[in-house]
Amino acid sequence: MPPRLPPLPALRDFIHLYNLRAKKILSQNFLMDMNLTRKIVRAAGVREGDWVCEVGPGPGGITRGILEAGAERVDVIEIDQRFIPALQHLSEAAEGRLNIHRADVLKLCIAEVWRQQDFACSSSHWIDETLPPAHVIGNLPFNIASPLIIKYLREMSNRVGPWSFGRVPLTLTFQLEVARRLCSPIDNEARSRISIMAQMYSDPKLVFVIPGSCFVPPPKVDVGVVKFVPRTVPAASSPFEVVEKLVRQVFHYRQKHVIKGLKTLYPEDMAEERAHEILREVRVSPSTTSIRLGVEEFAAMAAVYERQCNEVPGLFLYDYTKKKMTLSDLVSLPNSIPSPYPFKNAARIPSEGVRLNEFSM
Ligand SMILES: C[S@@+](CC[C@H](N)C(=O)[O-])C[C@H]1O[C@@H](n2cnc3c(N)ncnc32)[C@H](O)[C@@H]1O
Repeated sequence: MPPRLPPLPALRDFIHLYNLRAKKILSQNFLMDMNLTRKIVRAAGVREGDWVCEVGPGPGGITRGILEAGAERVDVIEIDQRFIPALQHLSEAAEGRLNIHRADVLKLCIAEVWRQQDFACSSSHWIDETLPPAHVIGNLPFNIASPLIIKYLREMSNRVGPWSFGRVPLTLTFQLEVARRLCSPIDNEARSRISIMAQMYSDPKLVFVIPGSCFVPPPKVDVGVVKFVPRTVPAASSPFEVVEKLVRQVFHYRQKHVIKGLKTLYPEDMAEERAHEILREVRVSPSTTSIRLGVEEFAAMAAVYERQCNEVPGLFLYDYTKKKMTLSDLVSLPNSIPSPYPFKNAARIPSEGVRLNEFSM
């Protein structure tokens, strides 16, 4: 039986007790329905004895659900001081299982917190199909969730932060349109840069939708709960920054032929030749569009682009919006050649010339 929480005031009464009004300017929308907060916790897969980091707990609706599920240790990261007394109340009721960190989630390193507590994680291997008994969960403001997911995907790719403990699942809320983009399959209107980045390193699933009307105050849009399970083997064998740059430029002209976006990776005098080199090697038609490419094809294109960045020093830093900075200016700057991806051997290196849709979603 999961450890029980002693009776607590209902969430609504709790909010009145601590005079916690949502600040609209900070996009604070609370989930007050415990059926929904428990549903998020179930979808995340929290089990008795697990370790959980919750980002942006606010008054603690999801936190209660996590504690009720029997988590052994819960670390919450909350930026707004106003919520701390209410969370302390919850922490006392949880008898040592709940630890509060008043910090910015974009800055605090969860792994440090877990490491300080000697989090022993036996199934932390990346190839292990079993997931580690740890989770990152959060219902954050939309303007924080978007930069945070990029930070987390970068950490996942480099196996740092929470992912130094293995394939820790991540469950976050997004405005529904973004949630659909993250999980979009190939050849779908919602397919975008973020779909490729998310699917390159994880298997994102839109687990359920929460109508905006269920939040207090209600946002104008519905909300999607997305669970990201890190892939045992990343699709890309190139560093995150190389993949990100290539994907960004290819999606720059979403409706146009893929060759147009690719050319923006190079100074004019080499664009034609080098962009076609990529497409020739991965056997992708120059006249296809970005939304019709699979994750594996992006991974293969990134591998060729990475090789080109090694052959042409400075190319990696080239930015077509700052044409005045030539390759000879860029070559002396730090990181003018990308560092190799540390887990290259773990990545599934796509064989040349095959149209690889194995991982296309
Ligand atoms: C949308 S509210 C949701 C609160 C609660 N999770 C719920 O579902 O009712 C987002 C919460 O994240 C907190 N927050 C916003 N930005 C943050 C950041 N950078 N670091 C940590 N917490 C943050 C807000 O103060 C707020 O409590």
